Amino acid sequence: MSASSTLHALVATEGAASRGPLDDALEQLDQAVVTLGFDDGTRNMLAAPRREVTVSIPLRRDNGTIEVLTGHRVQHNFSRGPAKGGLRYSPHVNLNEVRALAMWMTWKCALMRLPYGGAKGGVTIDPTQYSSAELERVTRRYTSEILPVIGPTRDIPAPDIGTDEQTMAWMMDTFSVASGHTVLGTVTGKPVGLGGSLGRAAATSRGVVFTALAALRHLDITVHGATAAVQGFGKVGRAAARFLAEAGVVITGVSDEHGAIWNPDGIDIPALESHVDRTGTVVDFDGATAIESDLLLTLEVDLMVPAAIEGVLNGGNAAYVRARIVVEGANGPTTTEADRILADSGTVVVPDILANAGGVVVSYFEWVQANQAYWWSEAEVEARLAERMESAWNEVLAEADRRDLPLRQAATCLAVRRVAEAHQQRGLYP
Ligand SMILES: NC(=O)C1=CN([C@@H]2O[C@H](COP(=O)(O)OP(=O)(O)OC[C@H]3O[C@@H](n4cnc5c(N)ncnc54)[C@H](OP(=O)(O)O)[C@@H]3O)[C@@H](O)[C@H]2O)C=CC1
Ligand SMILES: O=C(O)CCC(=O)C(=O)O
Repeated sequence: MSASSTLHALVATEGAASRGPLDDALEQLDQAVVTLGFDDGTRNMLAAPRREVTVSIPLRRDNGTIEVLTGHRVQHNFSRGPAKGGLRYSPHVNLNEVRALAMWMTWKCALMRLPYGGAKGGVTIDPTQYSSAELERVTRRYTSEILPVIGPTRDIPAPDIGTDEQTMAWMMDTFSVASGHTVLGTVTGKPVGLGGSLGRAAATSRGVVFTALAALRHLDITVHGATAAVQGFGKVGRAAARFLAEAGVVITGVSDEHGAIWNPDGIDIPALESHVDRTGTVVDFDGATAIESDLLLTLEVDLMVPAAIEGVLNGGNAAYVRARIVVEGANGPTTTEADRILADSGTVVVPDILANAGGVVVSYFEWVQANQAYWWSEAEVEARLAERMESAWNEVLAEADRRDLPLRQAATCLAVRRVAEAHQQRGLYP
């Protein structure tokens, strides 16, 4: 067994029974390491998370009973700056998933030239089953438990699945109370009235749509009248569908955890948003037909935007994907097996670390603004975001052309090389 496979086995013990996001993340790293000609030692240094914290979160429920939840914070890398990444509340959270998401954050921040490493947090909880008061207690206790390892110069959390700006406000307050003064740069994705940035709430979706439109143009597909399907109608998927529709793209399919809907003539997105605000789901929207959730990913469309969870495009369904372009709003929606199948069938995959990077870019802007206590206009935030997205898109395209690689491998190579260079320049090699 080589050194790299030993480490892979060690890191992946928890999910050994079936392949999961961590296997995919490590395989993507391995592909980059081979392309870049790095040795096993460098590979292992880049694979290993710098720090992992797992905490118990005792929660007194509103009915007086006590439950003990589990939370994690994985800090994958600090070589380019403090760690950065979201906090997820989901019943599916587990340590290997958080490790994978943290590693992808490192590559994403390096790709976007942000002065950050990567981290991710998660609590294994279904937030829909808890009251707001209970979620506040969970968030405050989780924050207190990881307090020694977070903060504006250490690790800066942000929202992800199941969390939002209210969660960030509670985190910021808990951290600030412990510090004895308000620390606005502790987290990003905060409410605008509490040191958040204009444009952060929509930033991930804006970045997704920026890359989607760029990919359409790259393939000479006319934007106006192009078709798209969006999986997930949460913070990322919903605004992505709206911005795509505003750009003239016809959204023929949308789904959430409860089901999928389809209308070949186009779904009226503002009307769907009103329906979701009323009912909490896209299901039963009267401007579309219900379809099996799995069918959404195989609709014949120009653009497929998975904006929900990992592994939805996999060895089982990739051969049936008929989209010309997949733009990854979610982190890790395409397994490495599916990547190979999609590459063979000529489907262009715009990888997560590029496509959904708009969120962390504006989080960076929020941190910069909060640290300076001087806030920018929304137009300024959006112009700077577009500039970053455009230059990253161009760099990834150029790298893909130069090395004759799919976009994910090109993006990962660029990012991994930057992180390895930071290690080398700092002299942190063992
Ligand atoms: N928020 C951000 O700034 C960023 C998020 N991301 C990534 O984007 C993805 C979505 O995050 P976000 O929008 O913030 O999360 P949200 O919790 O706001 O929304 C998640 C959405 O996914 C839906 N969903 C969950 N499981 C499925 C499923 N099996 N099939 C279809 N839909 C499903 C949910 O459905 P329902 O509404 O029914 O619960 C919900 O609509 C994640 O991968 C996240 O890591 C990436 C970069 C930044
Ligand atoms: O905004 C951030 O800091 C991180 C967002 C995030 O979790 C992600 O990009 O996956």
